[in-house]
Amino acid sequence: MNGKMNGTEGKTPFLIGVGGGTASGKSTVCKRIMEKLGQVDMDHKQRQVVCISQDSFYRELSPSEISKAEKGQFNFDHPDAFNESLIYDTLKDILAGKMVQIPAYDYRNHSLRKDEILTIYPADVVLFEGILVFYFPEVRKLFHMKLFVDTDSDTRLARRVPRDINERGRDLEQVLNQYMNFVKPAFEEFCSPTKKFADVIIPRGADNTVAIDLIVHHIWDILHGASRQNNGFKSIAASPGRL
Ligand SMILES: Nc1ncnc2c1ncn2[C@@H]1O[C@H](COP(=O)(O)OP(=O)(O)O)[C@@H](O)[C@H]1O
Ligand SMILES: Nc1ccn([C@@H]2O[C@H](COP(=O)(O)O)[C@@H](O)[C@H]2O)c(=O)n1
Repeated sequence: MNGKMNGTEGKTPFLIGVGGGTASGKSTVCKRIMEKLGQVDMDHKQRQVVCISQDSFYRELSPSEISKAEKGQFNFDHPDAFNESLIYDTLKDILAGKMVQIPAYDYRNHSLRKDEILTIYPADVVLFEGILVFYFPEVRKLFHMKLFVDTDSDTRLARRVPRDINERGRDLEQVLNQYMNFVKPAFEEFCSPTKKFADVIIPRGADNTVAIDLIVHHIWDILHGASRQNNGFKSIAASPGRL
């Protein structure tokens, strides 16, 4: 397959990193940004704003690590759980305007879904969201804009418990043990310190409509300004929608 699908191939997209703790609302914020840019109900080949999850870059686990993960004893919140070089290479390819293929992540089996591959066609705006998107210095340098979703820990835990039980196949004891043993300490050691690298901190996540509107306007201005100067960006919409 080639990437000549939506007229943007070869152009450098505007790459936005969206960091923040687990269940802070990173995916929801990305969805809101895409909605406001009028990009949600669009055919994926025509879409000019796409969102990728860092979870698609968890490294493959050995059989003994899988058995630890099944008991809630594997640390998925440590930087070593991710394939850093694959993240870097993939983002570099995206920035070079290449089409890339990214597997979905299966939280129930702690593995990548080789049967569910997301094809990312060259896009004007690429959102890359995850708990440690700003942790690796070489990856961090690639972003044109860095957002950090800052939602308080109690709210995040209150959202994570039902989500992990209902959507990720966990039971209450497993979720709480994993949270206390790995998620909370790793957030404090690895994720929270990356807030200082953010250009914009979004308190309360998707509830913060003012911050999201400002960010969407900024993205829109950049794309349109850049389009006028003809330096590689292509305009994405006639206007950023009703804000
Ligand atoms: N502002 C909000 N109010 C209520 N629930 C929310 C809000 N933002 C996110 N959620 C819910 O919290 C859970 C985690 O949100 P999500 O956006 O997936 O977080 P993250 O991507 O940071 O893990 C989801 O079930 C989502 O529906
Ligand atoms: N097999 C896995 C992989 C990851 N997790 C947890 O997911 C969290 C990151 O995803 P968010 O949507 O919450 O940002 C991270 O905190 C890991 O603990 C998991 O439980 N199992």
